[in-house]
Amino acid sequence: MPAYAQIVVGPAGSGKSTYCHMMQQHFQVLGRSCRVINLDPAAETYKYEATVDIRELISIEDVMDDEELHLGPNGGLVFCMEYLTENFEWLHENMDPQDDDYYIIDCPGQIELYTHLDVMKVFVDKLKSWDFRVGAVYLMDSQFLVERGKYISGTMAALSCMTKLEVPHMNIMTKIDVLRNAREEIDNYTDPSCYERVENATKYTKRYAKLVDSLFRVIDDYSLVNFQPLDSSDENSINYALAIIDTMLQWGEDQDVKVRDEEERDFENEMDELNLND
Ligand SMILES: Nc1nc2c(ncn2[C@@H]2O[C@H](COP(=O)(O)OP(=O)(O)OP(=O)(O)O)[C@@H](O)[C@H]2O)c(=O)[nH]1
Ligand SMILES: [Mg+2]
Repeated sequence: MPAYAQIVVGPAGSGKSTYCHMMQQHFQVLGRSCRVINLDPAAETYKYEATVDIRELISIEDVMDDEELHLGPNGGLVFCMEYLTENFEWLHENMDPQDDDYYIIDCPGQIELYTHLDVMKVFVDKLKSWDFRVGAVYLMDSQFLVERGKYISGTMAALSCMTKLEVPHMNIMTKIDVLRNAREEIDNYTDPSCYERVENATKYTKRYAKLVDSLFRVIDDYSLVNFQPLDSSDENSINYALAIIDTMLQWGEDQDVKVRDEEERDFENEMDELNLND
């Protein structure tokens, strides 16, 4: 049986680490086991319990303090991720994946990693070669809904990640709780075909507005992207998102159907009869 991995990706601050913590807690409530991995060399703190932390291999501070490298935070992060690709044995040893294990992987938020660099694709392919079923969970902050220009940039980044990683992909809109009054209208914004309802900032020129319009039309014509809203304070919302992700990863399809044995069933029938006769 394979192992499973949700690769949690998305722009900086979109809520990836918070999502991983929330999912870890949700799995505990469901009585399911999962392991969370911190793959962000620049992470300062996180609330989840990490099985593996890339910072034990390399951290952004190590790289930025190196006097020969002369790298800043962005170049440093790319260097760390490339270093990981040269040290996959370390990761495999520390993950020690077994059949049916379920991993949630908290990735860095630097958007270049998902748009034009190959590092994350190499990582995903490596997981596949270890017999993982991999799916990408792309998070976008609901604040991207406030204006059409922002919305298209978020949508295009999600699309770019989808085509770059080439794995089953789900887009989640996070921080729904901060929308307050607009919360009831969220369904209007989960599909980019509804972009006309998103405010078109007047400060942009006509040409820019036309460009945004054309980009939305391409996305709409090909039904390329949509977003699942996730309210981390609502159990049903988390359950629904997880059900979609499980289907995407084909989780549970290879598990044996549990058949209660005859003895157990006879014993239960006897108990029922006794209770009826009381
Ligand atoms: N209100 C609200 N705030 C959230 C939610 N999810 C995350 N946040 C806040 O958003 C900020 C960023 O969240 P993180 O989970 O650190 O985001 P991240 O994507 O891991 O950020 P980077 O690792 O820096 O890329 C934190 O202040 C969180 O408390 C949410 O569902 N609702
Ligand atoms: Mg984070």
